[in-house]
Parts: sequence; structure tokens; C-alpha cells
Amino acid sequence: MGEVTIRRRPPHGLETQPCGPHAFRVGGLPEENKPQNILEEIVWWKAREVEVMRDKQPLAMLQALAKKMDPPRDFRGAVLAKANETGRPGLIAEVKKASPSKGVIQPDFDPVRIAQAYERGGAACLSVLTDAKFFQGSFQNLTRIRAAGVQCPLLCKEFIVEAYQVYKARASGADAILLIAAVLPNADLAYFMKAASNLGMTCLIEVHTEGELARVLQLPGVENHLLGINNRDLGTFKVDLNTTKRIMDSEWGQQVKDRGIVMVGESGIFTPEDVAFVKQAGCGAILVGESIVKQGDPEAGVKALLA
Ligand SMILES: O=C(O)c1ccccc1NCC(=O)[C@H](O)[C@H](O)COP(=O)(O)O
Repeated sequence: MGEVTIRRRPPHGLETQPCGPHAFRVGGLPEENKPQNILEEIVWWKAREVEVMRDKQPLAMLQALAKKMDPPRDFRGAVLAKANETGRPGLIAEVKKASPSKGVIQPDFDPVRIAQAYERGGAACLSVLTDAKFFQGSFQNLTRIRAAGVQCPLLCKEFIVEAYQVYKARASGADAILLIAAVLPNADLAYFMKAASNLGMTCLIEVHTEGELARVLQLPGVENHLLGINNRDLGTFKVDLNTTKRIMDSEWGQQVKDRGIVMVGESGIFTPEDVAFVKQAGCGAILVGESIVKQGDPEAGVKALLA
């Protein structure tokens, strides 16, 4: 049920292994050593990236930094408060320069200016992409946004495959992290949720299928975090808002509603009608990037979306 669909590493390790003056390949078909889709490519790259980061900044150093940070803000509480105040889903507005599906979305990208505009426009929380290779983001963007006095809680939008990244998020000022069910089995999800909770952070646990939702609903303490349905298939890039409706109409979606879990509708939300559609499907929050970040005036973009 809801098995992990993304392979975390190439099945046969590196495609070729150096051995003296020779290079040889360890078993398997060459095509098995190629990522099957973009999410797999990102995750394979991420594993190497974390190794390099750990060499430069060991975990103990990061943990010491994380300890010194101001306490995290209540991400889930901020979403709920904004939804109660406005009667609309709480907006998690994404600071997003580029993406694998769209290339550069906002060439005139000033993360602090965009974050401040989102906050003035009425966002409940912000999502900050930190991946550099595929999204042109950075952990410095998180730090700079927090240092600029933005009050909204911040989600570190990263592809987490190691606990190291949870500490990196906290040490960079994040209040919440993203965990993707297609990438992580429940044992890893539970472990990262525990690491995040110990740091006082919230998790946004993202699914794309009914099977993944059924699986993550078994996680202990999931009610204290947020669940999200990504309308974008991260393998094919196809975006379909009906994904949210279909999953929320399933028996697992009913369980989300019965247990009072906050569900976030993610990706492909462009108009007030889209917002109304995912609200009607049962979402208490929305995560929006492209439609607001590409506006010349992101504050007006947020206001128009929530109108
Ligand atoms: O946005 C992509 O192209 C993408 C590709 C591969 C993995 C993840 C990707 N996006 C992450 C997201 O989920 C979105 O940034 C987020 O939900 C906002 O989506 P949108 O409003 O459609 O920009």
C-alpha cells in the first residue's frame, strides 16, 4: 500500500568504478543506473550533495548552530489562524525562482522583496525553495528572509533524504520542513518527524496518490503536522487539480476530515476559482508558487488570488 516509488540511489552504485588504470561497471543493465524521472534524478543528486555538505560542516556543528536559533514559529497554528480569520484556506506562498518544469519563472528574483510582499498581501506562511541545482534556490535565502524581519513561519522546501538536512533547515531559520512520501518509507518519515519535533518544527508530509495517503495516515502524531496533496506528478510534471478532489473523496480523504488533519492543496493553483475548488475538496491550506511569484507585484498577486 502506497509503496515508495522513487529509488533513493542507483541500484548498482556508480555507473563505473575506477580500479587502477581501468574503470569497470558493477553488474546490472546500464539503463537501471539512469534515473527514471526528475524526482529520482533530484534525489540521487541530493544524496551526493549532502555528503559534500557534511564534509564542509559536520552534523555536530550544525546541531550546535540549530540550538542557538530563536525558537521555531508555529507553522500549523499560523495556517489555521489565517484560515479562521479569512474563511479561506491559509496561504503558504512559495519563494520560487525556477523549476525543472518551467525553467526560470521570475528572472528579477529578490527573495527578501518577494517574501515581504507575500506577507503584506496576507500569506499565512512562506515556503522557501533551498535546492540550488534544479530550482536556483539556497539556504541563504531562508536566512536572509528571516533576518529581514519577515514574521511569517518559514517552510524549508527541500528534498530531504537525510536527518542532516533537518538540522540544516533549523540552523538556517526554518520553522517547518517538507517530507515527500514518494521518496521516503514510513520508517524514515517517522524518524525525520521525530527529529523535526525535537527541534520544535512542523512537517508538511506530501502525497500524490491514495496509497501514499493511506500509508502516511499510519504515522504516529501525524495530526500535529500538515499533510499535502501535490497536484503535480513529480515524475511527469502533469498538473491536475482533480488529484486533490479524487484523493479527498476517497476513504482516506474522509479519514483526514474525520481526524481534523489540516490538508494543503499544492501546485497548479492560479485563480480564486482554483482556491475555491480545493477548499471545497476539503483543504484548509494551499501552497502556491508560480502564479504569484511571476507577478511584477507579488503583494497584489496574493491579494488577487485570495479575493
Ligand atoms: O515545480 C516543479 O517543476 C517541480 C518539479 C519536480 C519536483 C518538484 C517540483 N515542484 C515543487 C512543488 O511542489 C511546487 O513548487 C509547489 O507545489 C508550488 O507549485 P506551483 O504553484 O505550481 O508553482
